[in-house]
Amino acid sequence: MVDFDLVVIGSGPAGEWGAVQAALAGKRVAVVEREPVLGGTAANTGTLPSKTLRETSLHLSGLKARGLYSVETTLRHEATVSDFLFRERRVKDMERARIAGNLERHGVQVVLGTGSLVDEHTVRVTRQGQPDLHLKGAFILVATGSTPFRPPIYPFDDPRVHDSDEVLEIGRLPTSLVVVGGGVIGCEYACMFAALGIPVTLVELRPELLPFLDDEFSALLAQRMEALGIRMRFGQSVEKVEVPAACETPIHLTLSSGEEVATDQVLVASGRSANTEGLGLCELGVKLGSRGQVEVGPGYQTSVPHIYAVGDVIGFPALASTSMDQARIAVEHAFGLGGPTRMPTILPYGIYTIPEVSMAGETEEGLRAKGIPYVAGRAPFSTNPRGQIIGEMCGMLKLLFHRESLKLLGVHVLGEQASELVHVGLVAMLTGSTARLFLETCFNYPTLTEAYKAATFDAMDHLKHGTV
Ligand SMILES: Cc1cc2nc3c(=O)[nH]c(=O)nc-3n(C[C@H](O)[C@H](O)[C@H](O)COP(=O)(O)OP(=O)(O)OC[C@H]3O[C@@H](n4cnc5c(N)ncnc54)[C@H](O)[C@@H]3O)c2cc1C
Ligand SMILES: NC(=O)c1ccc[n+]([C@@H]2O[C@H](COP(=O)([O-])OP(=O)(O)OC[C@H]3O[C@@H](n4cnc5c(N)ncnc54)[C@H](O)[C@@H]3O)[C@@H](O)[C@H]2O)c1
Repeated sequence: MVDFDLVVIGSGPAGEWGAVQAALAGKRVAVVEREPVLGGTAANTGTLPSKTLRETSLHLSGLKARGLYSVETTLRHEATVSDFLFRERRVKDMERARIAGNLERHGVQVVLGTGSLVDEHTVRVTRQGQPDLHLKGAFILVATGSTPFRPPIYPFDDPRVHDSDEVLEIGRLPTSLVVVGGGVIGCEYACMFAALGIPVTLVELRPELLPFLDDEFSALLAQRMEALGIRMRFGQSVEKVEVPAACETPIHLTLSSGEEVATDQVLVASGRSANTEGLGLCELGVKLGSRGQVEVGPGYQTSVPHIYAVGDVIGFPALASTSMDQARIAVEHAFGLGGPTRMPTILPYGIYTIPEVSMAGETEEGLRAKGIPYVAGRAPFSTNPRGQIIGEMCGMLKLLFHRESLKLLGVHVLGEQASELVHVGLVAMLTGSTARLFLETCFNYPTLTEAYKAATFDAMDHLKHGTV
Protein backbone atom coordinates (compact mmCIF):
# COMPACT_ATOMS: atom_id res chain seq x y z
CA MET A 1 0.00 0.00 0.00
CA VAL A 2 1.38 3.41 -1.00
CA ASP A 3 0.08 6.61 0.63
CA PHE A 4 -0.72 9.82 -1.25
CA ASP A 5 -2.54 13.07 -0.53
CA LEU A 6 -4.31 12.74 -3.87
CA VAL A 7 -4.88 9.80 -6.19
CA VAL A 8 -6.12 10.84 -9.63
CA ILE A 9 -7.76 8.30 -11.94
CA GLY A 10 -7.21 9.34 -15.57
CA SER A 11 -4.49 11.38 -17.28
CA GLY A 12 -6.57 13.52 -19.71
CA PRO A 13 -6.63 17.31 -19.31
CA ALA A 14 -8.63 17.00 -16.08
CA GLY A 15 -6.30 14.41 -14.53
CA GLU A 16 -3.11 16.12 -15.64
CA TRP A 17 -4.00 19.58 -14.38
CA GLY A 18 -5.63 18.36 -11.15
CA ALA A 19 -2.46 16.40 -10.36
CA VAL A 20 -0.16 19.30 -11.17
CA GLN A 21 -2.22 21.78 -9.16
CA ALA A 22 -2.00 19.54 -6.09
CA ALA A 23 1.71 18.87 -6.62
CA LEU A 24 2.35 22.62 -6.89
CA ALA A 25 0.80 22.94 -3.43
CA GLY A 26 3.32 20.40 -2.10
CA LYS A 27 0.96 17.40 -2.08
CA ARG A 28 2.04 13.82 -2.82
CA VAL A 29 0.14 12.84 -5.95
CA ALA A 30 -0.32 9.71 -8.09
CA VAL A 31 -2.03 9.51 -11.49
CA VAL A 32 -3.43 6.17 -12.64
CA GLU A 33 -3.88 5.68 -16.40
CA ARG A 34 -5.28 2.55 -18.07
CA GLU A 35 -3.92 3.28 -21.55
CA PRO A 36 -0.24 2.79 -22.36
CA VAL A 37 -0.09 6.50 -23.30
CA LEU A 38 -0.95 9.63 -21.33
CA GLY A 39 -3.28 12.45 -22.35
CA GLY A 40 -6.74 10.87 -22.70
CA THR A 41 -9.21 11.92 -25.38
CA ALA A 42 -7.75 15.40 -25.72
CA ALA A 43 -4.27 14.24 -26.76
CA ASN A 44 -5.00 10.90 -28.37
CA THR A 45 -8.44 10.58 -29.95
CA GLY A 46 -10.28 13.90 -29.68
CA THR A 47 -9.30 17.51 -29.41
CA LEU A 48 -5.77 17.76 -30.76
CA PRO A 49 -5.97 14.97 -33.38
CA SER A 50 -9.18 16.40 -34.85
CA LYS A 51 -7.85 19.97 -34.87
CA THR A 52 -4.64 18.81 -36.55
CA LEU A 53 -6.63 16.91 -39.18
CA ARG A 54 -8.66 20.05 -39.85
CA GLU A 55 -5.48 21.99 -40.64
CA THR A 56 -4.22 19.08 -42.75
CA SER A 57 -7.40 18.94 -44.80
CA LEU A 58 -7.34 22.72 -45.33
CA HIS A 59 -3.73 22.40 -46.47
CA LEU A 60 -4.14 19.31 -48.68
CA SER A 61 -7.28 20.68 -50.31
CA GLY A 62 -5.83 24.14 -50.93
CA LEU A 63 -9.14 25.43 -49.61
CA LYS A 64 -7.62 28.48 -47.92
CA ALA A 65 -6.19 29.64 -51.25
CA ARG A 66 -9.55 29.56 -53.05
CA GLY A 67 -10.91 32.82 -51.68
CA LEU A 68 -7.60 34.53 -52.48
CA TYR A 69 -6.82 33.74 -56.06
CA SER A 70 -10.13 32.48 -57.49
CA VAL A 71 -8.30 29.34 -58.54
CA GLU A 72 -10.03 26.00 -58.43
CA THR A 73 -7.62 24.12 -56.19
CA THR A 74 -8.61 20.55 -55.54
CA LEU A 75 -7.13 17.81 -53.43
CA ARG A 76 -3.90 16.36 -54.75
CA HIS A 77 -5.25 13.08 -56.04
CA GLU A 78 -2.31 11.14 -54.72
CA ALA A 79 -3.09 12.25 -51.14
CA THR A 80 -3.17 9.15 -49.02
CA VAL A 81 -4.37 8.36 -45.57
CA SER A 82 -0.78 8.61 -44.37
CA ASP A 83 -0.56 12.18 -45.79
CA PHE A 84 -3.78 12.83 -43.93
CA LEU A 85 -2.61 11.35 -40.62
CA PHE A 86 1.08 12.37 -40.70
CA ARG A 87 0.87 15.60 -38.72
CA GLU A 88 -1.87 14.25 -36.46
CA ARG A 89 0.60 11.60 -35.27
CA ARG A 90 3.39 14.10 -34.75
CA VAL A 91 1.22 16.48 -32.70
CA LYS A 92 -0.10 13.55 -30.66
CA ASP A 93 3.42 12.29 -29.88
CA MET A 94 4.58 15.76 -28.84
CA GLU A 95 1.58 16.23 -26.56
CA ARG A 96 2.09 12.84 -24.89
CA ALA A 97 5.73 13.74 -24.24
CA ARG A 98 4.75 17.17 -22.89
CA ILE A 99 2.30 15.63 -20.42
CA ALA A 100 4.82 13.02 -19.22
CA GLY A 101 7.37 15.81 -18.74
CA ASN A 102 4.88 18.04 -16.92
CA LEU A 103 3.91 15.29 -14.46
CA GLU A 104 7.53 14.23 -13.91
CA ARG A 105 8.71 17.82 -13.36
CA HIS A 106 6.11 18.26 -10.64
CA GLY A 107 6.98 14.97 -8.95
CA VAL A 108 3.66 13.26 -9.79
CA GLN A 109 3.92 9.47 -9.75
CA VAL A 110 2.37 7.89 -12.85
CA VAL A 111 1.02 4.35 -12.44
CA LEU A 112 -0.11 2.55 -15.62
CA GLY A 113 -3.09 0.23 -15.09
CA THR A 114 -6.86 0.28 -14.63
CA GLY A 115 -8.00 2.01 -11.47
CA SER A 116 -11.07 1.17 -9.37
CA LEU A 117 -12.12 2.06 -5.86
CA VAL A 118 -12.08 -0.76 -3.33
CA ASP A 119 -12.98 1.47 -0.41
CA GLU A 120 -13.43 5.19 0.13
CA HIS A 121 -9.67 5.88 0.19
CA THR A 122 -8.13 3.01 -1.77
CA VAL A 123 -7.61 2.72 -5.51
CA ARG A 124 -6.76 -0.72 -6.81
CA VAL A 125 -4.64 -0.64 -9.97
CA THR A 126 -5.00 -3.73 -12.14
CA ARG A 127 -1.99 -4.23 -14.38
CA GLN A 128 -1.46 -6.73 -17.16
CA GLY A 129 0.96 -9.48 -16.20
CA GLN A 130 1.77 -7.80 -12.87
CA PRO A 131 0.23 -7.96 -9.42
CA ASP A 132 -2.41 -5.38 -8.47
CA LEU A 133 -1.21 -2.25 -6.71
CA HIS A 134 -3.14 -0.48 -3.96
CA LEU A 135 -2.81 3.30 -3.64
CA LYS A 136 -4.22 5.10 -0.61
CA GLY A 137 -5.40 8.67 -1.11
CA ALA A 138 -6.62 11.21 1.43
CA PHE A 139 -8.56 12.53 -1.58
CA ILE A 140 -9.52 10.82 -4.84
CA LEU A 141 -10.05 12.71 -8.08
CA VAL A 142 -12.08 10.79 -10.68
CA ALA A 143 -11.11 12.10 -14.13
CA THR A 144 -11.88 9.08 -16.29
CA GLY A 145 -13.47 10.97 -19.21
CA SER A 146 -15.91 9.58 -21.74
CA THR A 147 -16.05 7.25 -24.75
CA PRO A 148 -18.10 7.38 -27.97
CA PHE A 149 -21.63 6.02 -27.62
CA ARG A 150 -22.10 3.11 -30.06
CA PRO A 151 -25.73 2.60 -31.15
CA PRO A 152 -26.28 -1.16 -31.58
CA ILE A 153 -27.48 -0.97 -35.22
CA TYR A 154 -23.95 -0.27 -36.52
CA PRO A 155 -21.43 -3.10 -37.01
CA PHE A 156 -18.40 -1.28 -35.59
CA ASP A 157 -16.18 -4.30 -36.20
CA ASP A 158 -16.42 -3.56 -39.94
CA PRO A 159 -13.43 -1.43 -41.06
CA ARG A 160 -15.77 0.95 -42.94
CA VAL A 161 -17.91 1.82 -39.90
CA HIS A 162 -16.25 4.20 -37.47
CA ASP A 163 -16.83 6.00 -34.22
CA SER A 164 -14.87 9.20 -33.56
CA ASP A 165 -11.98 7.27 -31.94
CA GLU A 166 -11.60 4.76 -34.74
CA VAL A 167 -11.82 7.31 -37.52
CA LEU A 168 -8.23 8.15 -36.61
CA GLU A 169 -7.22 4.64 -37.66
CA ILE A 170 -8.88 4.59 -41.10
CA GLY A 171 -7.04 2.41 -43.57
CA ARG A 172 -7.95 4.55 -46.60
CA LEU A 173 -9.76 7.82 -47.27
CA PRO A 174 -13.47 7.25 -47.97
CA THR A 175 -14.79 7.80 -51.47
CA SER A 176 -18.03 8.93 -49.81
CA LEU A 177 -19.04 9.31 -46.18
CA VAL A 178 -22.22 9.48 -44.12
CA VAL A 179 -21.77 11.23 -40.76
CA VAL A 180 -24.49 10.33 -38.26
CA GLY A 181 -24.97 13.08 -35.65
CA GLY A 182 -24.67 16.81 -36.30
CA GLY A 183 -23.23 17.64 -32.87
CA VAL A 184 -19.83 19.27 -32.56
CA ILE A 185 -17.90 16.12 -33.46
CA GLY A 186 -20.11 15.27 -36.45
CA CYS A 187 -19.95 18.82 -37.84
CA GLU A 188 -16.18 19.08 -37.41
CA TYR A 189 -15.45 15.76 -39.13
CA ALA A 190 -18.05 16.35 -41.87
CA CYS A 191 -16.24 19.61 -42.76
CA MET A 192 -12.79 18.02 -42.73
CA PHE A 193 -13.75 15.21 -45.10
CA ALA A 194 -15.81 17.51 -47.33
CA ALA A 195 -12.83 19.89 -47.59
CA LEU A 196 -10.84 16.96 -48.98
CA GLY A 197 -13.38 16.72 -51.80
CA ILE A 198 -15.12 13.66 -50.37
CA PRO A 199 -18.94 13.65 -50.80
CA VAL A 200 -20.39 13.86 -47.28
CA THR A 201 -23.98 13.45 -46.05
CA LEU A 202 -24.74 14.61 -42.50
CA VAL A 203 -27.75 13.01 -40.78
CA GLU A 204 -29.00 14.90 -37.71
CA LEU A 205 -32.02 14.09 -35.58
CA ARG A 206 -32.74 17.71 -34.69
CA PRO A 207 -34.13 20.26 -37.16
CA GLU A 208 -30.98 22.42 -36.93
CA LEU A 209 -27.27 22.36 -36.22
CA LEU A 210 -25.83 22.98 -32.77
CA PRO A 211 -28.90 24.53 -31.10
CA PHE A 212 -26.80 26.15 -28.34
CA LEU A 213 -25.47 28.60 -30.98
CA ASP A 214 -27.23 31.87 -31.75
CA ASP A 215 -29.85 30.95 -34.40
CA GLU A 216 -28.30 33.28 -36.97
CA PHE A 217 -24.92 31.57 -36.58
CA SER A 218 -26.34 28.05 -36.59
CA ALA A 219 -28.06 28.87 -39.91
CA LEU A 220 -24.94 30.58 -41.29
CA LEU A 221 -22.84 27.55 -40.40
CA ALA A 222 -25.33 25.19 -42.07
CA GLN A 223 -25.20 27.37 -45.22
CA ARG A 224 -21.40 27.35 -45.26
CA MET A 225 -21.31 23.59 -44.74
CA GLU A 226 -23.72 23.12 -47.63
CA ALA A 227 -21.51 25.38 -49.73
CA LEU A 228 -18.62 23.05 -48.87
CA GLY A 229 -20.64 20.27 -50.49
CA ILE A 230 -22.16 18.62 -47.40
CA ARG A 231 -25.68 17.25 -47.97
CA MET A 232 -27.71 17.98 -44.84
CA ARG A 233 -30.45 15.63 -43.69
CA PHE A 234 -32.10 17.34 -40.70
CA GLY A 235 -34.83 15.78 -38.54
CA GLN A 236 -33.75 12.28 -39.54
CA SER A 237 -32.00 9.26 -38.17
CA VAL A 238 -30.68 6.04 -39.65
CA GLU A 239 -33.22 3.22 -39.38
CA LYS A 240 -31.39 0.40 -41.16
CA VAL A 241 -27.77 -0.35 -41.94
CA GLU A 242 -26.62 -2.95 -44.47
CA VAL A 243 -22.88 -3.49 -44.71
CA PRO A 244 -21.95 -5.96 -47.47
CA ALA A 245 -18.95 -8.21 -46.88
CA ALA A 246 -17.29 -7.05 -50.13
CA CYS A 247 -15.74 -3.69 -49.35
CA GLU A 248 -16.15 -2.46 -52.93
CA THR A 249 -19.96 -2.80 -52.57
CA PRO A 250 -21.37 0.36 -50.93
CA ILE A 251 -22.90 0.38 -47.47
CA HIS A 252 -26.67 0.90 -47.64
CA LEU A 253 -28.43 3.13 -45.12
CA THR A 254 -32.17 3.67 -44.85
CA LEU A 255 -33.09 6.98 -43.23
CA SER A 256 -36.24 7.60 -41.17
CA SER A 257 -37.68 9.56 -44.15
CA GLY A 258 -37.38 6.39 -46.24
CA GLU A 259 -34.48 7.83 -48.27
CA GLU A 260 -31.86 5.25 -49.22
CA VAL A 261 -28.24 6.37 -49.10
CA ALA A 262 -25.33 4.39 -50.52
CA THR A 263 -21.96 5.24 -49.02
CA ASP A 264 -18.41 3.95 -48.87
CA GLN A 265 -17.94 4.62 -45.13
CA VAL A 266 -19.94 5.73 -42.07
CA LEU A 267 -18.88 7.82 -39.09
CA VAL A 268 -21.20 7.65 -36.08
CA ALA A 269 -20.94 10.69 -33.78
CA SER A 270 -24.19 10.63 -31.84
CA GLY A 271 -22.92 11.38 -28.37
CA ARG A 272 -20.56 10.11 -25.69
CA SER A 273 -20.96 8.16 -22.41
CA ALA A 274 -19.17 8.80 -19.12
CA ASN A 275 -16.47 6.27 -18.17
CA THR A 276 -17.82 5.13 -14.82
CA GLU A 277 -18.30 1.42 -15.44
CA GLY A 278 -16.24 -0.78 -13.17
CA LEU A 279 -14.95 2.12 -11.07
CA GLY A 280 -16.83 0.97 -7.98
CA LEU A 281 -18.43 4.37 -7.43
CA CYS A 282 -22.02 3.22 -6.89
CA GLU A 283 -20.88 0.64 -4.33
CA LEU A 284 -19.39 3.50 -2.28
CA GLY A 285 -22.55 5.60 -2.52
CA VAL A 286 -21.30 8.06 -5.16
CA LYS A 287 -24.40 9.24 -7.05
CA LEU A 288 -24.52 8.80 -10.81
CA GLY A 289 -26.88 10.57 -13.23
CA SER A 290 -29.10 9.03 -15.91
CA ARG A 291 -26.26 8.71 -18.45
CA GLY A 292 -23.76 7.31 -15.97
CA GLN A 293 -22.18 10.72 -15.34
CA VAL A 294 -20.96 11.41 -11.80
CA GLU A 295 -23.11 13.92 -9.93
CA VAL A 296 -21.14 16.66 -8.22
CA GLY A 297 -21.87 19.60 -5.97
CA PRO A 298 -19.95 22.83 -5.37
CA GLY A 299 -16.19 22.43 -5.80
CA TYR A 300 -16.81 19.20 -7.81
CA GLN A 301 -17.29 17.18 -4.63
CA THR A 302 -19.33 13.98 -5.07
CA SER A 303 -21.81 12.65 -2.54
CA VAL A 304 -18.77 11.08 -0.78
CA PRO A 305 -16.97 14.21 0.48
CA HIS A 306 -13.33 13.28 -0.17
CA ILE A 307 -14.08 11.85 -3.65
CA TYR A 308 -14.10 14.52 -6.37
CA ALA A 309 -14.99 14.17 -10.06
CA VAL A 310 -14.18 16.49 -12.96
CA GLY A 311 -14.09 16.62 -16.76
CA ASP A 312 -16.14 14.55 -19.19
CA VAL A 313 -17.07 12.04 -16.51
CA ILE A 314 -19.42 14.64 -14.97
CA GLY A 315 -21.02 15.52 -18.33
CA PHE A 316 -21.77 18.99 -19.71
CA PRO A 317 -19.95 21.00 -20.95
CA ALA A 318 -17.44 18.17 -21.55
CA LEU A 319 -14.64 20.25 -23.03
CA ALA A 320 -10.88 19.99 -22.63
CA SER A 321 -10.83 23.67 -21.68
CA THR A 322 -13.40 23.35 -18.90
CA SER A 323 -12.05 19.98 -17.69
CA MET A 324 -8.66 21.49 -16.83
CA ASP A 325 -10.18 24.35 -14.86
CA GLN A 326 -12.68 22.12 -13.07
CA ALA A 327 -9.75 19.99 -11.90
CA ARG A 328 -7.82 22.99 -10.56
CA ILE A 329 -10.95 24.14 -8.74
CA ALA A 330 -11.60 20.68 -7.25
CA VAL A 331 -8.05 20.58 -5.88
CA GLU A 332 -8.40 24.10 -4.46
CA HIS A 333 -11.65 23.01 -2.80
CA ALA A 334 -10.33 19.69 -1.46
CA PHE A 335 -7.16 21.07 0.11
CA GLY A 336 -8.55 24.53 0.95
CA LEU A 337 -5.74 26.25 -0.92
CA GLY A 338 -7.49 29.64 -1.03
CA GLY A 339 -7.80 29.92 -4.82
CA PRO A 340 -11.01 30.09 -6.88
CA THR A 341 -13.54 27.40 -6.01
CA ARG A 342 -15.95 27.92 -8.88
CA MET A 343 -15.78 28.23 -12.66
CA PRO A 344 -16.09 31.62 -14.38
CA THR A 345 -19.70 32.51 -15.07
CA ILE A 346 -19.15 32.83 -18.84
CA LEU A 347 -17.42 30.11 -20.85
CA PRO A 348 -16.27 30.27 -24.47
CA TYR A 349 -17.23 27.63 -27.05
CA GLY A 350 -14.99 27.05 -30.06
CA ILE A 351 -16.22 24.83 -32.89
CA TYR A 352 -13.57 23.92 -35.43
CA THR A 353 -15.80 23.46 -38.42
CA ILE A 354 -14.89 24.98 -41.78
CA PRO A 355 -15.45 27.87 -41.17
CA GLU A 356 -14.78 28.03 -37.43
CA VAL A 357 -17.56 29.27 -35.13
CA SER A 358 -17.15 30.55 -31.61
CA MET A 359 -19.33 32.19 -29.00
CA ALA A 360 -19.45 33.38 -25.40
CA GLY A 361 -22.30 34.78 -23.35
CA GLU A 362 -25.89 35.26 -24.46
CA THR A 363 -27.59 34.51 -27.77
CA GLU A 364 -30.33 36.76 -29.21
CA GLU A 365 -32.89 34.03 -28.50
CA GLY A 366 -31.70 33.75 -24.88
CA LEU A 367 -31.97 37.51 -24.33
CA ARG A 368 -35.46 37.61 -25.86
CA ALA A 369 -36.59 34.68 -23.68
CA LYS A 370 -35.29 36.46 -20.57
CA GLY A 371 -36.88 39.75 -21.63
CA ILE A 372 -33.54 41.58 -21.55
CA PRO A 373 -33.50 44.61 -23.88
CA TYR A 374 -30.54 44.45 -26.24
CA VAL A 375 -29.04 45.88 -29.38
CA ALA A 376 -26.97 43.87 -31.86
CA GLY A 377 -24.03 45.08 -33.94
CA ARG A 378 -22.59 43.13 -36.86
CA ALA A 379 -19.29 43.38 -38.70
CA PRO A 380 -18.95 41.19 -41.81
CA PHE A 381 -15.33 40.23 -42.50
CA SER A 382 -15.89 41.07 -46.17
CA THR A 383 -15.84 44.76 -45.18
CA ASN A 384 -12.81 44.34 -42.92
CA PRO A 385 -9.48 45.09 -44.65
CA ARG A 386 -7.74 42.07 -43.10
CA GLY A 387 -10.70 39.93 -44.16
CA GLN A 388 -10.20 41.17 -47.74
CA ILE A 389 -6.46 40.47 -47.61
CA ILE A 390 -6.85 36.88 -46.38
CA GLY A 391 -9.88 36.16 -48.57
CA GLU A 392 -12.24 35.67 -45.61
CA MET A 393 -15.42 36.86 -47.33
CA CYS A 394 -18.07 34.95 -45.37
CA GLY A 395 -17.06 35.60 -41.77
CA MET A 396 -18.89 37.81 -39.32
CA LEU A 397 -18.65 39.15 -35.78
CA LYS A 398 -21.86 39.92 -33.89
CA LEU A 399 -21.94 41.69 -30.54
CA LEU A 400 -24.98 41.90 -28.27
CA PHE A 401 -25.14 44.85 -25.88
CA HIS A 402 -27.64 45.66 -23.15
CA ARG A 403 -29.81 48.35 -24.73
CA GLU A 404 -29.60 50.70 -21.72
CA SER A 405 -26.32 50.04 -19.91
CA LEU A 406 -24.51 49.09 -23.16
CA LYS A 407 -22.80 46.26 -21.26
CA LEU A 408 -21.56 43.54 -23.59
CA LEU A 409 -23.76 40.46 -23.13
CA GLY A 410 -22.81 38.15 -25.99
CA VAL A 411 -20.21 37.65 -28.71
CA HIS A 412 -20.58 35.44 -31.78
CA VAL A 413 -17.95 34.88 -34.46
CA LEU A 414 -17.93 32.82 -37.64
CA GLY A 415 -14.85 32.61 -39.85
CA GLU A 416 -11.08 32.49 -39.74
CA GLN A 417 -9.66 32.63 -36.20
CA ALA A 418 -13.14 32.73 -34.64
CA SER A 419 -12.01 30.70 -31.62
CA GLU A 420 -9.20 33.22 -31.00
CA LEU A 421 -11.22 36.37 -31.71
CA VAL A 422 -13.94 35.44 -29.22
CA HIS A 423 -11.52 35.94 -26.32
CA VAL A 424 -11.55 39.74 -26.66
CA GLY A 425 -15.32 39.73 -26.09
CA LEU A 426 -15.07 37.07 -23.38
CA VAL A 427 -12.64 39.15 -21.32
CA ALA A 428 -14.75 42.26 -21.92
CA MET A 429 -17.79 40.43 -20.52
CA LEU A 430 -15.91 38.98 -17.55
CA THR A 431 -14.75 42.50 -16.64
CA GLY A 432 -18.25 43.96 -17.07
CA SER A 433 -17.17 46.22 -19.96
CA THR A 434 -19.49 48.28 -22.13
CA ALA A 435 -19.49 49.43 -25.76
CA ARG A 436 -17.13 52.25 -24.69
CA LEU A 437 -14.28 49.76 -24.39
CA PHE A 438 -14.38 48.99 -28.12
CA LEU A 439 -15.03 52.58 -29.17
CA GLU A 440 -12.06 53.85 -27.15
CA THR A 441 -9.57 51.06 -27.89
CA CYS A 442 -7.01 51.56 -30.65
CA PHE A 443 -6.74 48.19 -32.43
CA ASN A 444 -3.92 47.09 -34.73
CA TYR A 445 -4.76 47.79 -38.38
CA PRO A 446 -5.47 45.82 -40.49
CA THR A 447 -6.75 43.06 -38.20
CA LEU A 448 -9.89 40.98 -37.85
CA THR A 449 -10.06 42.13 -34.20
CA GLU A 450 -10.85 45.61 -35.48
CA ALA A 451 -14.26 44.12 -36.32
CA TYR A 452 -15.09 44.68 -32.62
CA LYS A 453 -15.05 48.43 -33.28
CA ALA A 454 -17.04 48.10 -36.52
CA ALA A 455 -19.67 45.90 -34.84
CA THR A 456 -19.94 48.38 -31.96
CA PHE A 457 -20.47 51.28 -34.40
CA ASP A 458 -23.16 49.19 -36.10
CA ALA A 459 -24.89 48.64 -32.75
CA MET A 460 -24.70 52.40 -32.02
CA ASP A 461 -26.33 53.04 -35.41
CA HIS A 462 -29.16 50.67 -34.51
CA LEU A 463 -29.64 52.49 -31.22
CA LYS A 464 -29.79 55.83 -33.03
CA HIS A 465 -32.42 54.54 -35.46
CA GLY A 466 -34.36 52.58 -32.82
CA THR A 467 -33.71 49.24 -34.53
CA VAL A 468 -32.33 46.00 -33.02
C1 LIG B 1 -13.32 14.36 -31.68
C2 LIG B 1 -13.29 15.25 -30.46
C3 LIG B 1 -12.91 16.58 -30.59
C4 LIG B 1 -12.88 17.41 -29.48
N1 LIG B 1 -12.52 18.72 -29.64
C5 LIG B 1 -12.47 19.55 -28.58
C6 LIG B 1 -12.06 20.90 -28.72
O1 LIG B 1 -11.77 21.35 -29.81
N2 LIG B 1 -12.00 21.68 -27.63
C7 LIG B 1 -12.30 21.20 -26.39
O2 LIG B 1 -12.19 21.96 -25.40
N3 LIG B 1 -12.69 19.92 -26.20
C8 LIG B 1 -12.78 19.09 -27.28
N4 LIG B 1 -13.17 17.79 -27.12
C9 LIG B 1 -13.54 17.31 -25.78
C10 LIG B 1 -12.29 16.96 -24.96
O3 LIG B 1 -11.47 16.04 -25.64
C11 LIG B 1 -12.73 16.37 -23.64
O4 LIG B 1 -13.64 17.23 -23.04
C12 LIG B 1 -11.54 16.17 -22.70
O5 LIG B 1 -10.60 15.30 -23.25
C13 LIG B 1 -12.03 15.63 -21.36
O6 LIG B 1 -10.93 15.50 -20.52
P1 LIG B 1 -10.95 14.45 -19.32
O7 LIG B 1 -9.61 14.56 -18.69
O8 LIG B 1 -12.16 14.63 -18.51
O9 LIG B 1 -11.13 13.03 -20.02
P2 LIG B 1 -10.26 12.27 -21.11
O10 LIG B 1 -9.45 13.19 -21.93
O11 LIG B 1 -11.18 11.35 -21.80
O12 LIG B 1 -9.24 11.40 -20.23
C14 LIG B 1 -9.67 10.39 -19.38
C15 LIG B 1 -8.53 9.42 -19.15
O13 LIG B 1 -8.91 8.51 -18.14
C16 LIG B 1 -8.45 7.21 -18.49
N5 LIG B 1 -9.25 6.24 -17.77
C17 LIG B 1 -10.57 5.96 -17.91
N6 LIG B 1 -10.97 5.01 -17.03
C18 LIG B 1 -9.86 4.67 -16.32
C19 LIG B 1 -9.62 3.75 -15.27
N7 LIG B 1 -10.58 2.99 -14.75
N8 LIG B 1 -8.36 3.67 -14.78
C20 LIG B 1 -7.35 4.44 -15.29
N9 LIG B 1 -7.54 5.32 -16.29
C21 LIG B 1 -8.78 5.45 -16.79
C22 LIG B 1 -8.63 7.18 -20.00
O14 LIG B 1 -7.84 6.17 -20.59
C23 LIG B 1 -8.18 8.59 -20.38
O15 LIG B 1 -6.80 8.64 -20.61
C24 LIG B 1 -13.21 16.91 -28.21
C25 LIG B 1 -13.56 15.56 -28.06
C26 LIG B 1 -13.62 14.74 -29.17
C27 LIG B 1 -13.99 13.30 -28.99
N1 LIG C 1 -14.77 22.05 -30.49
C1 LIG C 1 -15.22 21.49 -29.39
O1 LIG C 1 -15.33 22.12 -28.36
C2 LIG C 1 -15.59 20.05 -29.39
C3 LIG C 1 -15.35 19.28 -30.51
C4 LIG C 1 -15.77 17.96 -30.50
C5 LIG C 1 -16.37 17.45 -29.37
N2 LIG C 1 -16.57 18.20 -28.29
C6 LIG C 1 -17.27 17.66 -27.12
O2 LIG C 1 -17.54 16.29 -27.30
C7 LIG C 1 -18.82 16.00 -26.82
C8 LIG C 1 -19.51 14.95 -27.67
O3 LIG C 1 -19.76 15.42 -28.97
P1 LIG C 1 -20.78 14.66 -29.94
O4 LIG C 1 -20.86 15.50 -31.17
O5 LIG C 1 -20.47 13.23 -30.06
O6 LIG C 1 -22.10 14.65 -29.11
P2 LIG C 1 -23.30 15.69 -29.01
O7 LIG C 1 -24.17 15.14 -27.95
O8 LIG C 1 -22.79 17.07 -28.91
O9 LIG C 1 -24.02 15.57 -30.44
C9 LIG C 1 -24.62 14.40 -30.87
C10 LIG C 1 -25.58 14.77 -31.99
O10 LIG C 1 -26.08 13.58 -32.55
C11 LIG C 1 -27.46 13.73 -32.75
N3 LIG C 1 -28.05 12.39 -32.73
C12 LIG C 1 -28.22 11.58 -31.67
N4 LIG C 1 -28.75 10.40 -32.06
C13 LIG C 1 -28.90 10.48 -33.40
C14 LIG C 1 -29.39 9.59 -34.39
N5 LIG C 1 -29.83 8.38 -34.07
N6 LIG C 1 -29.42 10.00 -35.67
C15 LIG C 1 -28.97 11.25 -36.01
N7 LIG C 1 -28.49 12.11 -35.12
C16 LIG C 1 -28.45 11.74 -33.83
C17 LIG C 1 -27.93 14.63 -31.61
O11 LIG C 1 -29.13 15.27 -31.93
C18 LIG C 1 -26.76 15.60 -31.50
O12 LIG C 1 -26.91 16.72 -32.31
C19 LIG C 1 -19.61 17.28 -26.79
O13 LIG C 1 -20.19 17.39 -25.51
C20 LIG C 1 -18.63 18.35 -27.01
O14 LIG C 1 -18.60 19.23 -25.91
C21 LIG C 1 -16.21 19.51 -28.29
